[in-house]
Amino acid sequence: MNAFSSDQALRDFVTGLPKAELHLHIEGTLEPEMIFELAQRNGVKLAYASEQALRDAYAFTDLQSFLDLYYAGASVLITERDFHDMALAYLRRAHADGARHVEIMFDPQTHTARGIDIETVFAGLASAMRMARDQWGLSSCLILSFLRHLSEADAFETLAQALPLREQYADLWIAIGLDSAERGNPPEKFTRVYAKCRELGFRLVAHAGEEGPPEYVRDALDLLHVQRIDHGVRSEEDPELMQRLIRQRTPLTVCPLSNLKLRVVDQMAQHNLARLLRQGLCVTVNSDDPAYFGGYLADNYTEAAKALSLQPQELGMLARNSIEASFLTANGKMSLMAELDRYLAEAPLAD
Ligand code: HPA
Ligand SMILES: [Zn+2]
Repeated sequence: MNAFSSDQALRDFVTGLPKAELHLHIEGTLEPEMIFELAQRNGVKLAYASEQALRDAYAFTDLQSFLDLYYAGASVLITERDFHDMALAYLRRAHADGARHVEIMFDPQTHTARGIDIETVFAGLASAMRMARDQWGLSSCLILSFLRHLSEADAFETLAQALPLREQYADLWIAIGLDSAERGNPPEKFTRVYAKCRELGFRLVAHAGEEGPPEYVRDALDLLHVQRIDHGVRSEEDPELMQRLIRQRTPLTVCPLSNLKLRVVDQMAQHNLARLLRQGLCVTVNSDDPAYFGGYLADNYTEAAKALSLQPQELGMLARNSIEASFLTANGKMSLMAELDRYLAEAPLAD
């Protein structure tokens, strides 16, 4: 049973929750409308005749079937303005959903492989992020993510291209991630890259346990020394790993609509989000690639809440976890937690 009198009441409660989004690929926020707009602006030819035809192709069978379209969609991004427009559209949406802080992954290799300068990517994203901070008080940071289907050498080269920009974007670029095709590309492939990034003082996260086995989650922790696991839902298959995640309070950035669209689960009602939360894991809710998976941050909270009968106090716990698991400063976390506490004490639907 749901504690909310209507879907709108649930939506209002979720939107009002002070919260952070921690698992978001900025290239995954490109809506078909913007893909067509940028294609026209840049003279890029698309394989689809219309926005609707493109949207109709979003019937994924697994992670790879999505990645093929995701990389094709990103091919319209050419100029600094394109990256700025994409990021600002997402930030506007996150703000409307009640996000107070967002940690944005971006895939430089998707762009540098097409001859786009990495500086163009940084500059466009950063100007939108600084604008969102000034206009809406929405804080954000960048997670530079390596594509795991590419080589270790390619990752090292990308790091070398990005490092000269570190000082210029020191207020934003604070973390390193690992994404793309998980199966067959285990964490150990990037042990030396992560050791270098760790030595350089970056925060570390990695996708693991989305399609890959629980061993990849363990290896991400032991070999890559990540602070957070992106997805991690398959950890549940390994009871010992589960105990470790609970004990260490290792955050999992779970993406319910993504898991549904990529067939990690068959139905939302079968998602293990609520079970993980109720067992004491630091699980968070996120949107992953909202333009492709049918929903932004608030949609992920509300769809999960409806299918899994999440109670107001549990939704509050998910928001609390998102603040705890974020890379905000201790002071930043404290003040956002205090806001959340006030909200939960005053919200009409909280028990
Ligand atoms: O969900 C994802 N998994 C792996 N790589 C990705 N790149 C964008 N989204 C994803
Ligand atoms: Zn992801």
